[in-house]
Amino acid sequence: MAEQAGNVRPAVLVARRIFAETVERLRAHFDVETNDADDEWSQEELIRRLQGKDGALLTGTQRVDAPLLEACPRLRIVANMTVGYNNFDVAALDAAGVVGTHAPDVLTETTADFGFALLLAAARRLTESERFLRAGQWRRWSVDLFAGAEVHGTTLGILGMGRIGQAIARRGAHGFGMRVLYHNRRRLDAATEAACRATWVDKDTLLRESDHLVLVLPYTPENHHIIGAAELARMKPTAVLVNLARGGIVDDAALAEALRQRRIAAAGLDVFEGEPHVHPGLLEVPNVVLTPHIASATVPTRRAMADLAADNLIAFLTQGRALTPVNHPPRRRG
Ligand SMILES: O=CC(=O)O
Repeated sequence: MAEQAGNVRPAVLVARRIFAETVERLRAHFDVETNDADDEWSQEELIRRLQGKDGALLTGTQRVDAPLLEACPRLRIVANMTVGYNNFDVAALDAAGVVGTHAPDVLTETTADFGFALLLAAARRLTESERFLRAGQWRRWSVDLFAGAEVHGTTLGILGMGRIGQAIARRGAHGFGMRVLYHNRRRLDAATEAACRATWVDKDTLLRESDHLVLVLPYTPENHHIIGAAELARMKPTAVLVNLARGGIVDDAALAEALRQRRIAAAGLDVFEGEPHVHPGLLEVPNVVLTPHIASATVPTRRAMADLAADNLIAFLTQGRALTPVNHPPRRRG
């Protein structure tokens, strides 16, 4: 192992393929093992690769739980390059004295852009009409050909009003002249509400009054299936649902059925229960736009996310202070 100023250099695992420049930055400080084949390792393989590692750069899909932490006694920091961190058992991190970090802020605006892309695509039947054209079925102009739902001037509902929810609210209010309603456990302060031109309502009102409902809340056990058959039944039959948050927030089977029966008009989904598996019922209905978890996927934003994870590893392992931690373990390892 290489030496730095008489000390052993920390060792870091990068669990999936990321940008070469980010790996180079890590190599300036650490011994780095990468996964250039971009394999999705089993938990056993991940644990094997983490032996002797002080830190790991993760992509939000690797589970970090008590058995892993117990099996990797040298590990001191796990750095997600995603903002979501439902792959971490935070109580287990605290108990093991391991710091977890995530990547907030750097993806907010890009993800909000994509939220609107999905909303517009679902409301205006973009992919459905493109499939029709590509299949050679377009014969003539018709007055109601792929007539969809209006977007400007309608009511935008946001469930989960964190950074991304607020960025979507600003786009809706200022860009599309929408009335913005939101529901969040904690109400925003008055200045933030005014900047977003957003009004807090209870969840039931949000479901009943939204023309377009965007989900941007974190996945937690309490949020599991927060949108299921009962909630879908309360929405307008003309409503559009967008899930940018996490699989498991929506009961995908219930949503497929609601879309099939046209109990809501359309949906735009970037995340799925058990992804990359997609509920077969969703693949069968035309009135849903489906994308493979790419809301933050622009090159500059994915670079910024990987760089923030690397910066967390560098700051923590060289100076003892993580930049964007999700926990503050009472007693730290190492
Ligand atoms: O899903 C993406 C993220 O959490 O950053």
